[in-house]
Amino acid sequence: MTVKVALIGYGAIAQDLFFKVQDDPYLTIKQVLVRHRSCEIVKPLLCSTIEVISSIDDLDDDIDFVLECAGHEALCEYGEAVLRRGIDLGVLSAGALSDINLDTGLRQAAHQSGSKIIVVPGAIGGIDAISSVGKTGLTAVQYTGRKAPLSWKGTPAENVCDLENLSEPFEIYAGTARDAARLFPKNANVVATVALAGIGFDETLVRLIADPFVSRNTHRIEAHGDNVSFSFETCSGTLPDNPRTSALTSQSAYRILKMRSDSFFL
Ligand SMILES: NC(=O)C1=CN([C@@H]2O[C@H](COP(=O)(O)OP(=O)(O)OC[C@H]3O[C@@H](n4cnc5c(N)ncnc54)[C@H](O)[C@@H]3O)[C@@H](O)[C@H]2O)C=CC1
Ligand SMILES: O=C([O-])CC(=O)C(=O)O
Repeated sequence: MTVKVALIGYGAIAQDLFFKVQDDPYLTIKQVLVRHRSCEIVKPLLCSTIEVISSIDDLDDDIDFVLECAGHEALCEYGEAVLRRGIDLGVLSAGALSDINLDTGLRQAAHQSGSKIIVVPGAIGGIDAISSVGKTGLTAVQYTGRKAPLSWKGTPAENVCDLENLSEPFEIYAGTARDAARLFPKNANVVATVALAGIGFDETLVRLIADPFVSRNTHRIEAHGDNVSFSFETCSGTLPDNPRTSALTSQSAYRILKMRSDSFFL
């Protein structure tokens, strides 16, 4: 069986994913949803069998899985409609779920239609273990994220340091996962994933660092419970089309698609 997929967004992650999927006999990217103004730009980048749409109403009835790879706003805009159609939704912009209303709305839509929300681990490893133990087994979770200074451009980091001229690592944020996810929508989706898997947005503590000595994005999780403890560090180079996004993100998204198409999965 070929799994028919629709992508929301056609930026760095979606394009990298597209190249991974194109030779896969069990997966087909059938539709790509972009903003209306981007339709004519995206169409020539894709083969003619892939339909480029700009309204969620144009999603085909036979789509098996929709993957959001477009940002917080897009998840707010389209997430509920996808789930209400009974289609499972993969989420990369997990940080948007720090908004309680959005999180509740999506869960209700999924519950009522029988569809599922799959939060893609994306750029971070160790989520399986954190999620297996969960809230009941963990007492403290600390996340520390490091990226090169220019990856924090256009974020509140610009108000606390001179990103262009940092000569040593600088802590640009310390606080809860909830505030981190809201303040850094393009850099702290992994923070939200850790929070959702573990002890929640308000209990997960976060440090974000602009580090002139790192060339790869680095995500460190320290998690402790009464009977278990974890330390995980994930280092990944970035995607050519978006130097702030880890290349691991699209590999992880591809794995989630394979999970739906393959008969043996790990
Ligand atoms: N969970 C994870 O590990 C990670 C998650 N992300 C999330 O994935 C998103 C995409 O990342 P990249 O591909 O690197 O970003 P990108 O900026 O290269 O691509 C995003 C694309 O989505 C499109 N887009 C934005 N809003 C849209 C909307 N309402 N409807 C349709 N298209 C829309 C943009 O035009 C752009 O082409 C990020 O904004 C972030 O929220 C990013 C990195 C890691
Ligand atoms: O790509 C990464 O390393 C992580 C990231 O941007 C995010 O979580 O939003």
